[in-house]
Parts: sequence; structure tokens; C-alpha cells
Amino acid sequence: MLRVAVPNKGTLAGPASEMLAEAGYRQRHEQRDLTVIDNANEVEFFFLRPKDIAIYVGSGELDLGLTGRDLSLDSGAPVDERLALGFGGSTFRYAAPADAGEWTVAELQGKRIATSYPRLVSDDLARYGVTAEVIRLDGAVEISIQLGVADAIADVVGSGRTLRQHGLVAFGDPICKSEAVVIERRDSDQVQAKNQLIARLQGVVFAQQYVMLDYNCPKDLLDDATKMTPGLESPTMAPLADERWVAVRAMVSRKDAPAIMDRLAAVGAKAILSSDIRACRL
Ligand SMILES: Nc1ncnc2c1ncn2[C@@H]1O[C@H](COP(=O)(O)OP(=O)(O)OP(=O)(O)O)[C@@H](O)[C@H]1O
Ligand SMILES: O=P(O)(O)OC[C@H]1O[C@H](OP(=O)(O)OP(=O)(O)O)[C@H](O)[C@@H]1O
Ligand SMILES: [Mg+2]
Repeated sequence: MLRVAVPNKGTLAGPASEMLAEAGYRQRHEQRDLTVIDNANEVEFFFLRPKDIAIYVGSGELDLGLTGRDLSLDSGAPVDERLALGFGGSTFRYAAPADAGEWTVAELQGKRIATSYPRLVSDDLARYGVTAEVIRLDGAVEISIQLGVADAIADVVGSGRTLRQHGLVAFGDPICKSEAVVIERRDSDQVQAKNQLIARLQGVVFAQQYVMLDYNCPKDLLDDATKMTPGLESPTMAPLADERWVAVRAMVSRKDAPAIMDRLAAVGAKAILSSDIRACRL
């Protein structure tokens, strides 16, 4: 049976379980359950703290894990990233009080930097040749400067709201651009079972990035319209009862869909419908 780690709480837990459920896997009903056995798919899921997942996978106890790229890198575990899942996006950045002017990474020399990701920070400082004291905190890192234990911080930035709330500004290049990922141990086995789970998740990731567009198009405008919706191989076309019209169906990128619908309407397409795709294999 394939053994897969899933975040049990925090930002990634909900979307990770929803994506697995969408891919056809059984997920827990009780928030406190630590394991779920999906006999039909021969997978056992383990619900673990996001920070611990790469350690379990790297140790060889578990075959795959869903976690954040930043957490995985910080663990230092011998794991490889197999698939980016398109949610849980964040950057990991240095930040310092806004009223202290613009900082550079070089100015961290000799300073105290608070973080929950000490390895990520130490590795980055080493790249710059900067020596600083890295202070490991479990969370709520943004408050540490105010409380006098650090001069600067390095932390996850999502919307940037928490930094602003604490009068901090980010500086330097992002240390890491993160999102939720699937990781596996280097040199691990169970290749076929792992590939199947990854292909199913990939199908959901693709499905979330695309929508299906359907529209009716006058035959003489078909060339213009299908250039806007080339589909993956080519668009599907079906005759309508009225011979002057054709029904067209094609997948388009979700983010481009509204603009494409505007342009289709402008060239004379009618009944332009956009629908969600739940899962796919491309
Ligand atoms: N706005 C955000 N805030 C926090 N984490 C985010 C955000 N956006 C994405 N993430 C990602 O979520 C993961 C961290 O998850 P989370 O903060 O829930 O775990 P944790 O800090 O280990 O747990 P906890 O906060 O419960 O102690 C990281 O990969 C991080 O990049
Ligand atoms: O840029 P924002 O959208 O404001 O999000 C970033 C904040 O969210 C995370 O905290 P989390 O909720 O995980 O709490 P923690 O600090 O206790 O880990 C992260 O550590 C930042 O503090
Ligand atoms: Mg957190």
C-alpha cells in the first residue's frame, strides 16, 4: 500500500485534502483523524504537521508527501519535488522596520534575524557571505522585533498584510518562491503506484487551470474564432441544425477565458458558455 503524507492543519491542509478528494481518493471526515485507509486505491494517508512531512518522506517511512516547497527545503531532507500543485503560493522574505530606511541583505551582518525557517535563512545568508545570528521561533515572527529579540525577520509573505500591520517592509530578493508541492524520497521505490497518484493530481491541477468553452459560430467566421480557441490538439466542431452555424468546443486557460469570450462575442459568436473541468488526463 502506498503511504502518503498530507498536512493536518494550517494553510495547506484544506486545499490539499480537497485536491486529493477531487482526484478520487478517500479523505478524513474527522479533523482529528491521523490516518485514513483508501482500500479501493491502495493508499494510506497520514495527516501530519506540515513542517514534519518532508522529514517522514526523506526518512523513507512514507512514499510521497504534500507540503510547501519552503518547508521541504528548510527540512534539509533528501527529497525531490515531483509536482507543483498551484495553491499555497507565498514568498519567503527578509523584512525589517519600515522606519529604519531601506535595508540590504549585506546590512544583516552581525544582526539578529528571527525566523521559523532557520535552515532556509542560514543557507541564504551563506550565499551572500553574511554572518548573522539566526533566532528560531515557532510562529508569530513579525512581533519579535517589537519585543526586542531580533533586528530583522525572515518569514512567509502571502498578502503582505501581516508585515504592514507590524510596520515592516520586505527587502532583498525573495529567499524562496513557494507553493504546495508533492515530494518523494530520492531513490525511492513503488514507482508505478506513485506515478499513478501524481498523474491523478496532475489531472486536477490542469483542470483547475483551464475551462471548457462552448460557442456557436457562423461558418464564415470560423477561421477567426478558432484562432482564438485553438484547443490542445484542435477544437471540436459539430454541425448545428441551421447549416450556416457550427458548434465549437475547446479548452482555454482559465485566466484568459474572460478576454477570449469578449473577443469571440465581438467577431459574432453566440451562446458562449464557460464551464469548469473537474479532472482530466492530457
Ligand atoms: N498566507 C500564508 N500564510 C502562511 N503560510 C502560507 C501562506 N500562503 C502560503 N503559505 C504556505 O503554507 C505553509 C505553512 O503552513 P502553515 O503556516 O499553516 O504551517 P505551520 O506554520 O507549520 O503551522 P502553524 O502555523 O499551525 O504552526 C508554507 O508552505 C507556506 O509557504
Ligand atoms: O502575508 P500574509 O497574508 O499576512 O500572511 C503571512 C503570515 O501568515 C503566516 O502565519 P501563520 O498564520 O501560519 O501563523 P504562524 O506565524 O503562527 O505560523 C506567516 O508566518 C505570516 O505571519
Ligand atoms: Mg504558519
